[in-house]
Amino acid sequence: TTKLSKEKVEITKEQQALVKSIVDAYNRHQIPQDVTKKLLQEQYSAEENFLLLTEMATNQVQVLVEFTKNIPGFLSLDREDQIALLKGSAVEAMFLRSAQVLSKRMPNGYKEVLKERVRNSGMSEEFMTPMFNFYKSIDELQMVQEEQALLTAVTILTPDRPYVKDYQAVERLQETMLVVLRKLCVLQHPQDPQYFARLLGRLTELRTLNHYHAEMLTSWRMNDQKFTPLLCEIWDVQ
Ligand SMILES: C[C@]12CC[C@H]3[C@@H](CC=C4C=C(C(=O)O)CC[C@@]43C)[C@@H]1CC[C@@H]2C(=O)c1ccc(O)cc1
Repeated sequence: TTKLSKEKVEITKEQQALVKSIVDAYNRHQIPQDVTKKLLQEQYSAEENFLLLTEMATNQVQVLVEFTKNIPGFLSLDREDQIALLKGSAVEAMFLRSAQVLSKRMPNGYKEVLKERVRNSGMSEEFMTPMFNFYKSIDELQMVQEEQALLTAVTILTPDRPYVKDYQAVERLQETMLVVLRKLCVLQHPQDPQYFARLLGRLTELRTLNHYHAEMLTSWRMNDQKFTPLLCEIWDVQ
């Protein structure tokens, strides 16, 4: 076990600026009011729930692109690598987002309604379980918003995505985020020296959801559910 070293950890000025720009970008992008209103008002049916979630997923992809453009250094990457990173991380970023949203303490029952619609959206049971297990494991971490925003950036900047050409450039950017995230975890959870490691462990769990997601799309398509052009584009659905 690691001794509880009271290592002197401080965040540098430029690291503070980095965190601020990423958190601002993370908070700036929310689901539009009209969509969340529909979520609370529309009647419940598997079709209606699927349509609502599809609309939310489509909006989420747009939000993801905007957030990614605000990650310092991302726009200086090779353009094709930028696309490869977005496509390669879209599913993980979406499930991470849903876990972060569904684990937040929210007032107006939005969370319960959203969970109910997810549970009754024609999604196969064998996918529901791992997804809700993931929500639970994220919930246990009770991440602060800096950690949520940085973890999303770390997920997007994963260098070993298909078709990434300049692996080192992406790895350097991700490393910058990981260094800051680790410091934040030490400062935020001094009583839990394993917190940062547990946080990264969630990224491994997130990758397994990628696999389930492909199957889930297929099962939805069997019941000829329609996706939007943007979702088909980002998830390589014909
Ligand atoms: C991922 C998901 C679609 C997007 C939803 C997520 C639940 C919570 C969310 C919260 C959001 C916010 O508050 O910012 C943005 C949308 C998301 C991220 C759904 C759980 C299952 C569903 C799904 O896989 C799905 C995939 C394709 C579809 O066509 C419909 C649903």
